[in-house]
Amino acid sequence: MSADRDRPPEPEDAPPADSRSESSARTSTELLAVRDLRIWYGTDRGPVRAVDRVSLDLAPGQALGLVGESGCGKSTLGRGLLGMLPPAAATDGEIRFQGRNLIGMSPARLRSLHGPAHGMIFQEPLTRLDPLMRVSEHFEETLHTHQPDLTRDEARHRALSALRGMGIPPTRYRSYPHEFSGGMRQRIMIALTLVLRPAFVVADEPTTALDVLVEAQIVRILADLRRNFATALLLITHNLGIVAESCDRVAVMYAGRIVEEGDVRQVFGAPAHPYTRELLASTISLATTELHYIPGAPPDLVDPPPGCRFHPRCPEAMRVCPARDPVDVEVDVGHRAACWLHGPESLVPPGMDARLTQGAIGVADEA
Ligand SMILES: Nc1ncnc2c1ncn2[C@@H]1O[C@H](COP(=O)(O)OP(=O)(O)OP(=O)(O)O)[C@@H](O)[C@H]1O
Repeated sequence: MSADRDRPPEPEDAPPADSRSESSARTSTELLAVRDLRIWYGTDRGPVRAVDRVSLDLAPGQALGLVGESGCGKSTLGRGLLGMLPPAAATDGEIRFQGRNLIGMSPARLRSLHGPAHGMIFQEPLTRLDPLMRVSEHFEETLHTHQPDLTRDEARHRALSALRGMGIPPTRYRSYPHEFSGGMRQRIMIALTLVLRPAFVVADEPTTALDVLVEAQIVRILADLRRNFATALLLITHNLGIVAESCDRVAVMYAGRIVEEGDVRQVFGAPAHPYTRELLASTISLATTELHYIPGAPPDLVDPPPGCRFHPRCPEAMRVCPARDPVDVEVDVGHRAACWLHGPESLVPPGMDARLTQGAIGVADEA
């Protein structure tokens, strides 16, 4: 992973480093500890700050849903956590996985983690299946490379069970990739990722490209892996229902930052950040009588708005919001939000808690 290239300038009003950095209780039960992670892409227009000071933790077997509108940095964060970013990306901060910091790790070392430690289910899985190799040979090769101690029989058993889980019958084990439909090839690819029982899987929008049946299968298999092998999961999706159903925790991302994070029931039941409230209101449910859209669009990440990046669209914006970056506040046990509505009051100058009207937001941003 490339480090520190084209470092973006520090914002003048940079928030204090994540207060959890110092206290970060890195117990042996922790699988992943991310601190102040920044990822940016060098472009002709300047650095695109796709991930900006993100901190989060994940324990073995835990499932964290990552939600937010398109372009807010979810895929970049998911790939960054696995060290699978394109060469144009630069990183800074800390990604401690099983005790080792992935930032600055050599590409060869990172590659050695893929498979047994890490797995990724892509938005659109690249068809990496070799047309000249039978499905069985793909599984044998993968298992032999990463788990050479398995006997042939054990490997075959593992492969067949992974395939069965994805709805591919054992009778097709010795078929070639071209004998399957596109959807089936995708499922074979997913089975190839999961057969290694990785400690951590990033599933990036695994459901949009697949039909509803497969969606249910994937969610079920991931739940089995979590239960049986303590696989931790980062589930990136636009489907809040799936997050509510299958995740323990949820992180809400807006314009490169996590604006709220906590237990799924807490966050969805009592959202603390106006963005989360708007996002929840814009989902369609059986009770929906009219469609609700969040006005405006997410900002350009080359030049995001100052202070809280959501303030130009926020129905509850205050004078402090464009002036200062919000800080993480624990609104309940294990539930944090970065929003001035929750203080801390000591950092809000007198009078700055007055509401901003939409007209005033434009003036504040131009100033
Ligand atoms: N290779 C790249 N080079 C330059 N900019 C990029 C690159 N990949 C992503 N970006 C930009 O980074 C920002 C975050 O993109 P990302 O794909 O991570 O968002 P996302 O939340 O996953 O979106 P979606 O839900 O549509 O998949 C966007 O502004 C995007 O245009």
